[in-house]
Amino acid sequence: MAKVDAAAIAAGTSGVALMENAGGAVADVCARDWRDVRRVLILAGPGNNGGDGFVAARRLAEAGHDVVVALAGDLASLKGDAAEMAERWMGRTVDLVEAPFGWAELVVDALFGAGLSRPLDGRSAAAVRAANDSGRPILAVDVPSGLDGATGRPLGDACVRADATVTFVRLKPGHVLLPGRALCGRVHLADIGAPDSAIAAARPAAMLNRPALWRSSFPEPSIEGHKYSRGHVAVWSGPPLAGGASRLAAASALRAGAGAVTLVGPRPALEHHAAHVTAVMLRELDPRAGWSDFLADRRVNAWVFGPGAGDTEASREALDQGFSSGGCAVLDADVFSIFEDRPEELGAAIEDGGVEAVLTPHEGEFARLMGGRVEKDASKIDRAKAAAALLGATVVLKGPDTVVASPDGRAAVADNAPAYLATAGAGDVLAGIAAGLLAQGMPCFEAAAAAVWLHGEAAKSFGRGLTADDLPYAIPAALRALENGDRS
Ligand SMILES: NC(=O)C1=CN([C@@H]2O[C@H](COP(=O)(O)OP(=O)(O)OC[C@H]3O[C@@H](n4cnc5c(N)ncnc54)[C@H](O)[C@@H]3O)[C@@H](O)[C@H]2O)[C@@H](O)CC1
Ligand SMILES: [K+]
Repeated sequence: MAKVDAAAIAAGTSGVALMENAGGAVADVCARDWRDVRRVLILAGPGNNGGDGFVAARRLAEAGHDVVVALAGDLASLKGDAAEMAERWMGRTVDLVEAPFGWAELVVDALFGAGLSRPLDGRSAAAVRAANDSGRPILAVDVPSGLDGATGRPLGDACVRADATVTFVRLKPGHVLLPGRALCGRVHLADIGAPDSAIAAARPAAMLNRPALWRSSFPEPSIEGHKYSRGHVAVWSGPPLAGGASRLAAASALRAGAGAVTLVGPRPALEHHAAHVTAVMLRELDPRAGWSDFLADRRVNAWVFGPGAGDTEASREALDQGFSSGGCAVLDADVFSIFEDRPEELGAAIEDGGVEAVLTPHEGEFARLMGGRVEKDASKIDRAKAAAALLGATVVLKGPDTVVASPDGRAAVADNAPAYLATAGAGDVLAGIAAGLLAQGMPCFEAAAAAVWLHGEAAKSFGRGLTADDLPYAIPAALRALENGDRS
């Protein structure tokens, strides 16, 4: 954002104009979201975030509110645009330690924004705690003070827990990644007049995972097609009593539009599957032979390995055969145990086999696979990107803020998963959807991002009480939501 601001100013929009628009947007949200509030306390910090606070104070007072600004530090040490805006504020200013929380009906947090560089301490930390404890609604300017906008994590112990946040130009990672998203409350994005050229000059670290990102490569069934032209997915089945995971993946690949799906594995497992599946085909194979032949011969367009596979000699052997057959693969679950702390070897297997791979670890599996190779304090976006680069594969780092990262540096963050999607087996469904889309010719990054979005929409369409068994049946509702296409 510093780059965007600088480019906007260089292109002729003054810093004061940007700040006026930013503070004006804050005042607008106050008036709109808290119609009946009259007494507003504005906590203003020493930098430009505080400057936005002074603008909001003036605009709210002009609109008839009672406003008090509580300033961290003294007026004389304000600089630049913030000093200018403080000068234009004619109302009451008190020291931060005297902030009248009991008097206020609404608190505006303009202490620190993008310039926060270290944990809050002393009087700022005390003011943040007092604001949180006051029971008053809090509207944060740009980011809740104390939050690192780049990682979505508080820099120290003290961090504002806001009811709403007004941010400018574009969302920051911290508005979407957790716990930041929860600390922001409702997020309002305001245009403050930064020209498009200024925005384009700063390359975004990541995009929100919305259909606009992958819609153009989403498969459309052709009336001239047949089942194999819609793609064939092979799912490796683990041992009999761990079969549910591979069955969920298989059913979901079909629902995502693959023309045919086959569960492949040893006979005892298939006998269990046979009691459950109808449209999914079954193919008996000795794990020590045949899997690679099957993948090569049967016009298989994508294979899934991991859900319920087990970390056994047989599954390791089958995984090796998968790698040697190439193709598109979704690798999940036990793959991360098999390659525990050996991501270089997994990357080499993917590269040597010429496999187009999507890996879908949750945080625990990610840590198991990567060992200490990725800095754990880095943002979830940066960790997923680092792993994607190391592995030469698309990495889906799962969670309530799932990040999809491509080895080419692109990343997408999902914000559409409901809390109740955290349920046993949901990950197996995600692997299946991704494979179903890969088999229909979608590239890895797009397929993975689309799968994550559909997974979240499917869960939402079903609602609370969802289990992973329900998810494949909810995929059609997610596909309809995509078709109706009102989200961009
Ligand atoms: N042209 C621009 O740059 C614009 C900036 N805007 C606002 O400006 C904000 C960024 O402003 P700044 O870069 O001045 O940064 P901030 O206002 O977030 O804070 C920077 C100030 O806080 C100090 N500081 C950092 N960490 C501290 C800590 N833990 N304890 C005490 N002091 C600390 C810094 O030394 C500096 O004086 C944005 O978040 C946004 O609200 C908007 O007005 C739009 C235009
Ligand atoms: K703030």
